[in-house]
Amino acid sequence: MMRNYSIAEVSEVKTVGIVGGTGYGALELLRFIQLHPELTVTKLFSHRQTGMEIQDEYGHLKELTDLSLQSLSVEEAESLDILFFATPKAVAKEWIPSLANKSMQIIDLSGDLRLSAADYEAWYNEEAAEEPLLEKAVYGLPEWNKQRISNAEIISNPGCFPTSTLLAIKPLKKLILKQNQNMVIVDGKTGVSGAGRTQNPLTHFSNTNENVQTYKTGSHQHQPEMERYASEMTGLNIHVQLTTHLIPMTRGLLCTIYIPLKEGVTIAEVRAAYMHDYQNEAFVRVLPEGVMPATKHVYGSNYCDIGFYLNEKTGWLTVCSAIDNLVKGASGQALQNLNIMNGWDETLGLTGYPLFP
Ligand SMILES: NC(=O)C1=CN([C@@H]2O[C@H](COP(=O)(O)OP(=O)(O)OC[C@H]3O[C@@H](n4cnc5c(N)ncnc54)[C@H](OP(=O)(O)O)[C@@H]3O)[C@@H](O)[C@H]2O)C=CC1
Ligand SMILES: CC(=O)N[C@@H](CCC(=O)OP(=O)(O)O)C(=O)O
Repeated sequence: MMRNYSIAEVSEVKTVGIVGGTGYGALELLRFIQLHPELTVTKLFSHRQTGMEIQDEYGHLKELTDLSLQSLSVEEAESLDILFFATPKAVAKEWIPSLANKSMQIIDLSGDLRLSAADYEAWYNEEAAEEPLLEKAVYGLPEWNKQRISNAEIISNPGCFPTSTLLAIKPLKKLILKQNQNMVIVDGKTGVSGAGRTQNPLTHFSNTNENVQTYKTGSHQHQPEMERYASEMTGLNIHVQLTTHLIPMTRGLLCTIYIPLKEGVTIAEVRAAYMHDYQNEAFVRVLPEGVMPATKHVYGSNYCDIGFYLNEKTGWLTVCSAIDNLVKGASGQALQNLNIMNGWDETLGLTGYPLFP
């Protein structure tokens, strides 16, 4: 028996395919799209587990969907209205050129299209996508560039640490101390689902349980992404000192960001800057004075919670920014982008409360 709780009328909705159909990003897309009135997932692509149903792989989907996993081909994909790539690096950039002319909307959750060719090759250790594709892809951070997203055919969905960090930095454009090289320190913490479903020694239970550890120090691929877009959005030349930590939890990501401000800037000016940029944004919650965010408060949701503290002696601002890495850090933001591309309310499918406790 199949339990159909979908609110979509299948004949009138846009069809969606997901590549990387067995991964965590895909699971989150399935969860949100099931509540979306304009969309239905019709194809799940897998390169390894074709022929089986997704409910056979994931017990939480039992009797909820009979979607099968199939191999990706241009022929199978070209009839779709929308295609998400929830795949590891270097997959989307190979497929998109043969699909991009099919009047299909494409959203890539990987890092393939976020950086310049030179930076991608240096930080991802892969050959970069062709320049026309890099130019065509729009960086999908809705609270920064909604207009460009609304006209985009291909979205490069931001990374999880950059989403949290860039949302914290953007409103401070006029308040950051101007130097030849503007230094921002980012102390990032993430749960293990950030590494996806594939087992690896870093995220193994024995290594993660009751342990806090840094990883990819000095080599994290999100450093150039933060630098590129923080510089573009502020007009400053921003350099980031990033340290990422793995925390023994499944979901959640919190960045603590240290930013030197111009002399004399007050906490009231800081608050005014955040309220100016975010009071009309559906998914950014600027917390009241003295309240700092927690990953539990955004768990399973598309919210980004931001709190801050100004040390008047040093002139440094501490901003804490919490998201769910799989939602605002990946699939939720991808769906928010798709809503904007189609002129729909950007919250469609994404209005569920965070899960607590
Ligand atoms: N997890 C997170 O919090 C975030 C993830 N991202 C990015 O989103 C993307 C998806 O992440 P996530 O879902 O967590 O990753 P997962 O590892 O959970 O899933 C990726 C899926 O991609 C498929 N895949 C693997 N290799 C290939 C290949 N060579 N060709 C085609 N498909 C392949 C696999 O499915 P199958 O074997 O069935 O084909 C796998 O299930 C990644 O690029 C990740 O870096 C971005 C932000 C946050
Ligand atoms: C715990 C863990 O490994 N998290 C991953 C999350 C980033 C990610 O998913 O990669 P892209 O954004 O580059 O696609 C990491 O820190 O690399």
